[in-house]
Amino acid sequence: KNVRQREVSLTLRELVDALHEAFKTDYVNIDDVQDLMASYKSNPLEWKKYAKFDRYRYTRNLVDEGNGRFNLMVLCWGEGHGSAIHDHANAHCVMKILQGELCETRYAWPKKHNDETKEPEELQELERNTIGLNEICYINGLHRVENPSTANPAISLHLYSPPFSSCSVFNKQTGQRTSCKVTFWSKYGEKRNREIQDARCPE
Ligand SMILES: O=C(O)CCSS
Ligand SMILES: [Fe+2]
Repeated sequence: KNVRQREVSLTLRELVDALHEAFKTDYVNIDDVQDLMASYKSNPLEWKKYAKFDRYRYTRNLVDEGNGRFNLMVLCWGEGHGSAIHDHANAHCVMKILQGELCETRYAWPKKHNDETKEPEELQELERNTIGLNEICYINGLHRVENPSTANPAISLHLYSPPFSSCSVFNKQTGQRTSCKVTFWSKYGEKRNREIQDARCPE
């Protein structure tokens, strides 16, 4: 997608302010939002306070609750970490790579996905692409996102609108759909009590 690149890069603070502006009314131009996300040039000094990793799975770290109309969050993917196949609760999702790269695999919606009694049906893979530093991708369908690297972590910035606290995850083989609550590992860059605990415990 050839998004319009701004001449001057925004700081993360300016990006958040510009997103608040873009979401000021109920009508949002999602192309403008993508342009804003694309024009932010990743600066670790600005987002490192949100970049908290877990050894076993990717983390979701809330940056801003966007006057209720969007959530902006930093996701941290250790080597080989990946998401389940999931939808986005009918929300817009714009993902931007802040560090490393992520591989995205898109799937077709299973037929009659609301019919619980339907026959098991394997999800059909549509396309797979790798997103690199500062690149963005837009989705509001089904996909799986993974950190393909066995040596490097990956960090991404996600905007969801409208915000959601649960989404659906899908079994690849059967197409079966289950609801899944999504939570935050941290909010606004605060230290988690465990982190403070670690900081306090003697070397
Ligand atoms: O946990 C989530 O929000 C899905 C990450 S891939 S868009
Ligand atoms: Fe996703």
